[in-house]
Amino acid sequence: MTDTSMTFIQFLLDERRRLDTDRDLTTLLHSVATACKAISNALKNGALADVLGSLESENVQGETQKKLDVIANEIFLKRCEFSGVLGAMVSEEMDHIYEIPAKFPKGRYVLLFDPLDGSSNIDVNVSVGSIFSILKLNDVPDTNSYDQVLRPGVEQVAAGYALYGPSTMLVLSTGSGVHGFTLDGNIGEFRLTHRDITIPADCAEFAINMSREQWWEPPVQRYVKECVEGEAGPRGKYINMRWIASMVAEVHRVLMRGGVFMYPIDEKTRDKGGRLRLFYEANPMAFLIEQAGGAASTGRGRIMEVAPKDPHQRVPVILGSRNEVALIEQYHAEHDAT
Ligand SMILES: O=P(O)(O)OC[C@H]1O[C@](O)(COP(=O)(O)O)[C@@H](O)[C@@H]1O
Ligand SMILES: [Mg+2]
Ligand SMILES: [Mg+2]
Repeated sequence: MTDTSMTFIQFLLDERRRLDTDRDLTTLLHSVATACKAISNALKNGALADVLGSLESENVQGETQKKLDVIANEIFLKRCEFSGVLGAMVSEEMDHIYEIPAKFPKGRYVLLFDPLDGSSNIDVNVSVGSIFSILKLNDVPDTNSYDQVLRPGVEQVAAGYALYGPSTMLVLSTGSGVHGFTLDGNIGEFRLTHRDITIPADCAEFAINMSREQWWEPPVQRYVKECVEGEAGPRGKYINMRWIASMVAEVHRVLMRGGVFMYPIDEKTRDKGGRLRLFYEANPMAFLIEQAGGAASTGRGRIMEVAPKDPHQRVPVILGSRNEVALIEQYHAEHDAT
């Protein structure tokens, strides 16, 4: 069997044989993949299906919810709650931890997810995604409290995302490399198309929301200034810039061809700790990036070592090609030492 003919479930079963992974994890990943296929389907008809636009409601972060944020959240809950292996779910779109209904068996896994990432891009038909992180607890969690799920990213057993772009892709790591699957619309299955994705150590492309330059910290201002100085500056080369405003799409580009993606802390986000959320944006992406040979940092330490205090906590994010991330960390250290 060639790689390209292997379906997602065949890949999971093969990985289970080779690596002795837990049967329950296979079940959960299959449910997650089904949720992503359903979301891809919901997005497909756009305005024709009356799924675009905003609702009156806000999520726990005070952000106006898009119709598709709510639809995607519901799909994740319904597709995954009956897997029989989950003890709880945590979502960007829910204030509280989601208790698995009593009619379903419960397990030790916890699924943390951003059902639709890049919401501002939905109405303009630009790529969006879903991000997920999986923890395995020692016991079935007591879902009345978040305490048991406040685990650092290093304890993730799997993470991934779906990218709803020109094609729909699922990118996954269970701790043994990063692998990409493309949705084959003819058979309704994800098929392995990108085995063992690796990120080059160096790059000539960065991604940041430049409109926030006025509020960045000096080390980030220094790094970006040196990038845009190009051949005449200390980097001695032209460095390109991209900004899609969908983290999934940015991380996917970094995984495909290298680069660095930043949403650093700035004056406007300092009181919240940053812009992107630790549990269901930063940690899962950090897991994938490190598995692909890159680095993921807050600028002052490894993202996956941040001790969580709140399920919707935010962190600064700097990730991608490892030499570039190391340089940005060095600039933070030099700045903090003065
Ligand atoms: O609007 P900005 O400042 O460019 O921020 C874009 C960032 O916000 C996000 O859209 C946040 O995610 P959500 O859409 O899930 O809230 C990221 O995907 C993206 O990197
Ligand atoms: Mg998001
Ligand atoms: Mg979202």
